[in-house]
Amino acid sequence: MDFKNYIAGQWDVTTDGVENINPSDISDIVGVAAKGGADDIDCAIAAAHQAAPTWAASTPQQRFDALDFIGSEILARKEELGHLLSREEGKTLPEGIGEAARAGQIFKFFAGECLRQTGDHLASVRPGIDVDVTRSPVGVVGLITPWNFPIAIPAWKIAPALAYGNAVILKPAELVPGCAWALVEIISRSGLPEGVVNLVMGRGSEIGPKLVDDARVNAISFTGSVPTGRGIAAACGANLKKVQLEMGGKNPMVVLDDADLDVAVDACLNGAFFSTGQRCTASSRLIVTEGIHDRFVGALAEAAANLKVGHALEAGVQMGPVVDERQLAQDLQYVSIAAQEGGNVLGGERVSRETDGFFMTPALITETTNDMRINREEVFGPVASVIRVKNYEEALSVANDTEFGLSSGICTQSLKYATHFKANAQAGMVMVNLPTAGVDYHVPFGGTKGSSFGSREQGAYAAEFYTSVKTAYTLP
Ligand SMILES: NC(=O)C1=CN([C@@H]2O[C@H](COP(=O)(O)OP(=O)(O)OC[C@H]3O[C@@H](n4cnc5c(N)ncnc54)[C@H](OP(=O)(O)O)[C@@H]3O)[C@@H](O)[C@H]2O)C=CC1
Ligand SMILES: O=C(O)CCC(=O)C(=O)O
Repeated sequence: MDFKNYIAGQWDVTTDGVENINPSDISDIVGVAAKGGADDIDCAIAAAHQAAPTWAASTPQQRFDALDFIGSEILARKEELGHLLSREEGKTLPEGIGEAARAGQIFKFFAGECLRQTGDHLASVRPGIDVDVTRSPVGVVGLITPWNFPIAIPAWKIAPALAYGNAVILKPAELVPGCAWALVEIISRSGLPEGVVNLVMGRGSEIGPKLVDDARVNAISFTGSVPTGRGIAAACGANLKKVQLEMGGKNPMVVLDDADLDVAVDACLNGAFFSTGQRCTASSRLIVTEGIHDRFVGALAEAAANLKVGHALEAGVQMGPVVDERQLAQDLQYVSIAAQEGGNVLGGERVSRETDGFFMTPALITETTNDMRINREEVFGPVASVIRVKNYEEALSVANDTEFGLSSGICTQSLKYATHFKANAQAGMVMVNLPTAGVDYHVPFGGTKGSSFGSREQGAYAAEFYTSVKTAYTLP
C-alpha cells in the first residue's frame, strides 16, 4: 500500500518512500509512505494560500455538507479504519475502532457547528451607530500531529479548521502515515475545492520548520512533545503567528481512604495502562492516602499483572505494544531509573510474543516520592508510580506539585473533597471517580502550566483558535 502526499487536489507520485511497520509484528509492513521535502511543503502552502479565500467565502451549507460526508464515511468504515489504526499504532482493536468512531463524531459535531453560527449585533455607545462582532477564518493553518491518536487528533484539528472556513496543511507523525492518508483520502472525495486540505508526510525536523516559518501560514496547531512544542512557540512568537500547543502531562490521580476500591482500581488501570499508557492524559502519578494504600496497591498490582498484553489485533488482548523500539527503550529506561531511585518495581519487563513486536508488561512502581524523576518527567508508556500521602491536603499539594497541568483526577465518595478538588486542582481537566484519560469530543480539551499554550481545542471553544474576531461599526 502506498501512502501518498495530497497537494493541491493531486495525489503526489514523485516523492521517495519510507516503510511503515506494525509495532505488534515487525515483519508486517503496513505500507510505504511518501517522504516529502521542502518543495512539497512549499507547493502545499501555495495551494492552501490560493484556496483559502474560496473556502472562506463558502456557505454554511457547503461546509456542513463536506464535514457531514466525511463524518458519515468514517463512521460507516470505523471497523476498517480502526483495524488500520491498530495495525499501524498498536492500540488494541476495540480502542482503534473507538478512536475511528470518535473521529467520525468529531466531523459530525463540527458539521453542526457550521450551521450554529454566533455573532453579536449591538448598539454603539455613540448615538445612531450599529456595531457587529463577527468571526472570520484565520486563513491557512498548519496542523502538526503526533502518533498516539493518529485519526482523532488530525480530525479534531481539521474539522474545526474547515468548519470555520480555513485551508489546512496536515503534517502527521512519521510513525502513522497510513491513518493520515486514509483520513485525507475520505476528505478528498467530500467536494472541497482543490487546495483546501493538503497532506504532507516527511521528517518533522526537516519539513516542520518550513511549515512553521512560512509567512503564508497564518496559524499553527501542534500536539506532541514539550521540546518540539516550545521550539514551535518560539518561532511563531518571533513571527507574531497564532499558535496552539498541546504537549505533555504528569497527571495525578488521588485515591482517598473513602474511595470505592473497585472504582479506584478500574480508573487507575484504565488511566495508566490502556492505550499502552501512550496518552498525554495518562494517570502516571497515583497519590494514595495511608488508610487505603496497601489494599489499593495490592488490588491494582493484581489487575495490572492480569492484563493480557499482546498483538493489537488479537481478540481478548487488553494492552497492545509500545509504538516503536525507541519509545520502548525510553519506557524501560524510566523503569530502571525509578528502581535506582529506590522505587519498588512491579512488572515493567520486556516480553516476547510469537510475533516480534515492542511488548512490555505494565509497570507499577510503589514507594516513590514526588521529587523522583519518575514523578517529574513524562514517560509516555505503561508506567505508573504510587506516592503514599497522609491526607487529602497533602494529596492535593502533591498533585499540584508538577510543571504540567493537563488532567487531574480524584477517587472519593466525599462531595466535600470532590468539590474542593475540582476547584483547586491545577489542571485544564478534572475527573472525579473517572480515569484522567478518555475525554468527550464536544467540550474543551487542554491544560494549564507547561502542558498547553494558546486557546482550547475541541467543542465550540475551538472557534477561538480557528477564527479571528472582527468588530464593524456602521453609521446607516
Ligand atoms: N502530548 C502528546 O500527545 C504526545 C507527546 N509525545 C511525547 O513526545 C515524545 C517524543 O515523541 P515524538 O513523536 O518524537 O514527538 P514530537 O514532538 O517530536 O513529534 C510530534 C510531531 O511534531 C513533528 N515534529 C518533529 N520535529 C519538529 C520540528 N522541529 N518542527 C515541527 N514539527 C516537528 C513530528 O514529526 P515526525 O514524526 O516526522 O518527527 C510529529 O508530527 C514521546 O515520548 C512523548 O513523551 C509524543 C506524542 C504525543
Ligand atoms: O485522553 C484522551 O481521550 C485524549 C488524549 C490525547 O489527546 C493525547 O494523548 O494526545
